[in-house]
Amino acid sequence: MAEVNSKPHKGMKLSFTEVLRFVMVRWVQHPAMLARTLGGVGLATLADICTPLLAGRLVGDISTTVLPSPAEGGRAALLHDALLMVSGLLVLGLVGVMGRRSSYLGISKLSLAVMRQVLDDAFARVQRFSSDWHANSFAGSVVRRVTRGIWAIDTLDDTLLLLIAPELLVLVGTTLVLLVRAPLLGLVLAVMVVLFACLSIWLALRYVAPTARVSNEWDSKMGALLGDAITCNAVVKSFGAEQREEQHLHSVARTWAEKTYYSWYRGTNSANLQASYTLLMRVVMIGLAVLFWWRGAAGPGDVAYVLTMMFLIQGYLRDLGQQVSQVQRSVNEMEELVGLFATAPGVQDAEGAVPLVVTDGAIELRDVSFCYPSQSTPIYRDFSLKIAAGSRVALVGASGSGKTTLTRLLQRLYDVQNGAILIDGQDIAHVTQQSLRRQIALVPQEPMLFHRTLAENIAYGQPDAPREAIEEAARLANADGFITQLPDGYDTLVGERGVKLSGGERQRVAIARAFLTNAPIVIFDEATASLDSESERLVQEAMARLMTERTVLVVAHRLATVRDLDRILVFEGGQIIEDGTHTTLMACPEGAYHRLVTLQSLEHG
Ligand SMILES: Nc1ncnc2c1ncn2[C@@H]1O[C@H](COP(=O)(O)OP(=O)(O)OP(=O)(O)O)[C@@H](O)[C@H]1O
Repeated sequence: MAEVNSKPHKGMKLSFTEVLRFVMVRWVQHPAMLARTLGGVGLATLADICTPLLAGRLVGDISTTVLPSPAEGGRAALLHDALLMVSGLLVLGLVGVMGRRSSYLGISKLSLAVMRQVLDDAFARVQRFSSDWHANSFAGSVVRRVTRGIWAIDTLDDTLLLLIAPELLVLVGTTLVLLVRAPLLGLVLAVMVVLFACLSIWLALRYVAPTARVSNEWDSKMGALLGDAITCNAVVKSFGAEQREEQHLHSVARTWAEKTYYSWYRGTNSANLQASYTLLMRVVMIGLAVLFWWRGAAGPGDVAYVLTMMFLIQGYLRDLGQQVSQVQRSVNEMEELVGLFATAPGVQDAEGAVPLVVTDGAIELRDVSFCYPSQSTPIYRDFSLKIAAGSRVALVGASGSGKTTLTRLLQRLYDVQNGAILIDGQDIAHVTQQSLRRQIALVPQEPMLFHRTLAENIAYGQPDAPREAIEEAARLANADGFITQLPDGYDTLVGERGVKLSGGERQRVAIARAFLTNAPIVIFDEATASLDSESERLVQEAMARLMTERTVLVVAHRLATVRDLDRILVFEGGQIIEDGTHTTLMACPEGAYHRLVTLQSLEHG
């Protein structure tokens, strides 16, 4: 018994550290790029940490008021030392430039590698999520979640590795140097640095993050609404509902702006608080240095060292508040993307699943029970059915009686909760999904075409098929006629989802696809909207050709199309209430099929 448990990932709260770990694990997978980045950052920062030492010594040299007499050679020695310090400062500056260049080049490669890897993985996961997940997710919102998350990785990498990592290094480095040089001052600085770190983390996680999360949820809602309205533009137009949709977007955008402003407001407060704290840190440290000098416990060189060091720290920490907010914003932006990785795929291949081998195409449903995850009542309870190999079977009955559901279960788009579905005696739960679906050609009610050429669309199941095979499939599907009349023939782009083709043309392209894949089992979900009679004839003719020597299930809405099939199953509330040929079923005037046929012939005059 399998569970369909892949719920769309909405509102799942991941911890800050979970998201950070997600990125860091991927950094480590690119050790050379990471080493180049961190090496460069380390070198440049080290050069900066050493700068106050040299500057302090330089000031010490030039502030020696009683210069030794030239005869003693002391002046020359002082000048020599001062010039050495000047050269040292130049060298440190150059090391800083080289280190930064190396880190920028390293991080560019690292970020792009991680972004590509996450994009690939996210797409692979989304593609494999259950049909239910897709039915419950807005395409626009999913696209937004993924793209926003990918770019957040770039920002996060830059902020953490190029900005915050050197800042931490400077804080720790200067504190250590000061602890050695002037232990009391070093201790004060250490305490203030620890307090600063605690304050920054608290502000990021507790103060700003919750509001940023809400802002992102509204951003996704906005993406979903845009995607939905644009996808359903034909419906919007037909009801003249453009204004209604615009008002809807306007109201969602207003809430998004409110929530986002609040999040930015808190971000600004947080940054201001951190900036004020660093100012306080500077005043305290310089004040203490001056006090020490006054008491004779420190020389001008020491004061110059503290001054330069504090300016250095101030320079590094000036934007730390913004950066911490940026990290937290990036983490929030990635939460929904990382959430996709925490969502279980719906239908999975069983352990040791083998490819399905179809010899005849016999189908059996054995005591099947099935309920959609979002429904409370099952559609099928202990449902059993045998379909002989090579037979052409129509599934008819009222709307919602479970015909399409049966075809979905046969493709294992959902797992049954009880019982088994067998093809040539093999339980489809134990074969690979890919092999199963490759053996079943589907001509859906509303075939979806990619915005690619007609040839590519026909060859979707057999991308290596030669042009002759594609054209032959199109001929068999009665699609060749209309395709060759198009200006670019088989190279015509069909528009998003195939909007540039008529319903009948799209169906014939889908039939051509089925011819090319040459699958032994065919499911034909008849379009509910009636085609014009010429188009209908062409589709029927193509279907009749496709049906030979295959097991065929036709979900039929127009009963005239099923008369000649081998078997007709009449569905009602997830049960088969009649089973026979057109002739046998019509022989029973009280029967459901007879009633449906009479009803339809009355409707169609
Ligand atoms: N993804 C889904 N999630 C939840 N319920 C669903 C889903 N798809 C279909 N249903 C419900 O399952 C029932 C059977 O639907 P199904 O599509 O199998 O009917 P059908 O006989 O093919 O109808 P039609 O002739 O209108 O295509 C309906 O009540 C429908 O609302």
